[in-house]
Amino acid sequence: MSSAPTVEIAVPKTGRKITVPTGLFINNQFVPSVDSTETIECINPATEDVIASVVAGSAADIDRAVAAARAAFTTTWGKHATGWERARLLHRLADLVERDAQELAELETLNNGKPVRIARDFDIGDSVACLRYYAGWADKIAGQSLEVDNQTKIAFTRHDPIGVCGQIIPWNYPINMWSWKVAPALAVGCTIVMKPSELTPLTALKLSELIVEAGFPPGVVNTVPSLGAVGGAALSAHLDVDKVAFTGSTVTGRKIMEAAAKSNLKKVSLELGGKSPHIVFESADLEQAANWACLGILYNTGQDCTAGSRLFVQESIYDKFMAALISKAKALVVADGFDEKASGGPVVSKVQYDKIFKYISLGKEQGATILTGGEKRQGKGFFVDPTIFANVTPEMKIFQDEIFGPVLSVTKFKTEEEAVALANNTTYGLGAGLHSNDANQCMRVANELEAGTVWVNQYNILYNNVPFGGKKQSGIGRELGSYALDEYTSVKAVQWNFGEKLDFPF
Ligand SMILES: NC(=O)C1=CN([C@@H]2O[C@H](COP(=O)(O)OP(=O)(O)OC[C@H]3O[C@@H](n4cnc5c(N)ncnc54)[C@H](O)[C@@H]3O)[C@@H](O)[C@H]2O)C=CC1
Ligand code: BAL
Repeated sequence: MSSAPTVEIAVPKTGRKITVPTGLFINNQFVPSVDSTETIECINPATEDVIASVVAGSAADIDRAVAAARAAFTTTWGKHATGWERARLLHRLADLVERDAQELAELETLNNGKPVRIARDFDIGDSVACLRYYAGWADKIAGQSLEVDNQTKIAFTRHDPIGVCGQIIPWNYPINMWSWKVAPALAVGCTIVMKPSELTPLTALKLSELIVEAGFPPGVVNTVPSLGAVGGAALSAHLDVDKVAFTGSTVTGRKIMEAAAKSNLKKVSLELGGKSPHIVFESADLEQAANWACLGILYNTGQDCTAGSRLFVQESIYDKFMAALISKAKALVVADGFDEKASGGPVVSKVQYDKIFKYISLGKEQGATILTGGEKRQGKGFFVDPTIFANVTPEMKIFQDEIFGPVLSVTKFKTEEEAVALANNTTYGLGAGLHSNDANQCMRVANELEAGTVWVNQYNILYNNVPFGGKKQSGIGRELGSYALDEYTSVKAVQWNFGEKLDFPF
């Protein structure tokens, strides 16, 4: 590994000093850009201070990273590393991420804002588990044996690694989205060019050091920090990239799919936005439902693709439920992520902060009733307090648009049919939740909701062995579980004749 370039970041609250590479990571080396002198400033959203500047990779840098990934695919990885070896290295990587969890969490908090405790115990804890889950799959990738003719022929399938993968990840869960992308791709034998979000590139660079330490051959994982319109666009349009996996906005997902269609028809998986409904029926345990509703919209300060941002509450329990909901939402401590009492941090950027307050203003203008929050704080940092709107109707922008902040829209309903119709009144289809103690109702409504995941009497809980993804304009393809392996493999049918003679002309 080359020694340059790096920056030493002093973590203000803990005194820890973290050395972070600031160059491109290609062929297991940190290197400068081929032709870019641009840099990306990384901001601490709690203080608005610049914490580091990293290279802003160019399209030529993407070319170089793709060439490294292709070379590794055809020599040391791909079909050249056994499943057992891929598993061994993934387990080793998981051990290293676990070893460095506290340092990685502090770096994540500095760059993203989320509480250190949550970054360490949830984002990183889940990431370690994700790496181990896919390590378990690495030597179990299997095709089928198919009977086509009992006497003279057989067919079988191979699930080949698809090749070089561009992976474009967002800023809301930088480490977690990194592991959701990297783990299944490496398990099946793909090589990777990772483009982290320009808002949060630091932990992807730090994790790149662990790729070397774990022992992955050069070129298997490459990291190119870059602006989306530069590096992300170059990856999506690249003629030698076989697949792009993306998490982010629907607008950008559309651009990626268009670029794939106009270049080499690379395989694309998209995990996009949402406006997920969360329904509370009258038979529900109201205290529990209020807890889950708060988690649904306030976890990660609402910067979550499955945020339960539209809450539907049955008329008969509305007042009682709302009283519980509001008092719980007010109790959430939103503070600097290094504050031990914080359950929520600032939102990631000024752009995101302004977007959220634009929607809060729109909600007020369009006639929704604000029940708590919605006011700006004095001082530094992109802090947004939990904000709840009541009397929200489907024509309002806050009902339809993804806000990606701690802003909940509440709508009252009378009947189950009305609740389902309201819930499905969206172009998105990522998550949905319902609370009811009537099992038949749970099953009926779960069947009707148009979403990739439906949570019953809980919300926003994910497991590495359960698939995750969207319907409608929330995405294409699935992450997690065995389903994610399909996104990174290409099925080859081998048809074998061991006896049939062909007469010619036929
Ligand atoms: N589904 C999710 O988890 C996420 C949804 N969002 C939504 O998107 C909104 C805007 O946030 P952004 O950071 O602007 O999201 P974005 O979708 O533009 O960014 C996500 C990733 O896509 C890359 N990207 C941007 N333009 C690209 C292009 N033309 N080609 C290829 N890659 C490109 C970015 O560099 C980043 O790595 C948020 O307010 C939120 O509503 C944002 C992040 C994650
Ligand atoms: N919470 C799962 C992934 C995402 O929000 O992007």
